[in-house]
Amino acid sequence: MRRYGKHTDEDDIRQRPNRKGTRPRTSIRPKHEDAVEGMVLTVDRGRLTCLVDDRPVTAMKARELGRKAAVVGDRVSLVGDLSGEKDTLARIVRIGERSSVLRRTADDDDPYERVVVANADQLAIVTALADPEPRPRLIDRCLVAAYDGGLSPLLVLTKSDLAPPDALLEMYGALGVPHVVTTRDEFVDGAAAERVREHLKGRTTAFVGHSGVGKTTLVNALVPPERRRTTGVVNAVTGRGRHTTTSALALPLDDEEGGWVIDTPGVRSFGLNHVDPSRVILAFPDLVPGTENCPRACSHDEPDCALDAYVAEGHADPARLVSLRRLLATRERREGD
Ligand SMILES: Nc1nc2c(ncn2[C@@H]2O[C@H](COP(=O)(O)OP(=O)(O)OP(=O)(O)O)[C@@H](O)[C@H]2O)c(=O)[nH]1
Ligand SMILES: [Zn+2]
Repeated sequence: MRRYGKHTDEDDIRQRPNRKGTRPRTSIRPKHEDAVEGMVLTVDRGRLTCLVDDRPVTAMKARELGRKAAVVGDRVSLVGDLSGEKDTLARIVRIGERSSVLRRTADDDDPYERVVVANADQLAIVTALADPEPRPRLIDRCLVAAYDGGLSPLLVLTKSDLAPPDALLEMYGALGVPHVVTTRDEFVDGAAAERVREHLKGRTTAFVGHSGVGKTTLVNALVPPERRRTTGVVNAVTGRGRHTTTSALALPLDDEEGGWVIDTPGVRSFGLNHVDPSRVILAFPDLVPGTENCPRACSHDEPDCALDAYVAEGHADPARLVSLRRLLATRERREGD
């Protein structure tokens, strides 16, 4: 079993969680006039495969970027040999500003945060309804990471041929998270992929899930091997399909609708040390006005929190506050996380 660990393919810039909630900024570097733009598809032991004009180019980070790491999904500027031919190596000289960051703390007792995927719009949280049993706390923690990082969540519930989705759907009803439920047969006839694809059009979606939930089955149905030519080199190098690297991997959806699927290694935990409640609450716009009377740096789960009164006065649905607090509570690590 794998978990995101202390390896270098994620952005492991040594940085303390920032209490003020401001994001680290991309450094401004002297201009490389001849640099071209590309997107990072995968990272393997410091080698980054970038898509430049439809061809995969292997690159390394230029020393001038310092400790800042480029991660999958990053828009980067490259110089040097951009032919993409065997044994050539380009240099990444700039990392573009990120529109979103899926980040995790390696372990809850590890104070360093790591960016797993940059610039994804959506986080697909893949959960089996049985075998393995759903783990609501893990789902909740993924939701918090999504809200914190600026990604909208999508619940993908697999293996509904083994157990019904009702209890889980009820649990997430108040959150209004879009969901797709799939069965084994639907993978055979293609209906599952079709239904999931409806949610992916034109977007960049990072897929996360515990090992064994059927994530590989799903990703293979979404991006069949013959459509992986853009990343064909990547697959040849990393042997993906079977996950052999610790990095995420970006795969293109079909050309017509566009969009990307970013497959990530199976997760067992999702450290949330870095999460700031004030960012999570932005995913609850109906509750935001109610926080005006909160004490400074309110955790929104303390006696003086103004949200109780706000809900009691009928300004928002109490179930929403219950859900918010349930999510915020998952930031505390527990046995089994
Ligand atoms: N019953 C049932 N089994 C499924 C379904 N989808 C996938 N499986 C099975 O579940 C097992 C795990 O599927 P994978 O796609 O390998 O799961 P994964 O999440 O990628 O797991 P790792 O490769 O360990 O990360 C396989 O034996 C699949 O055949 C489904 O909808 N129903
Ligand atoms: Zn509060």
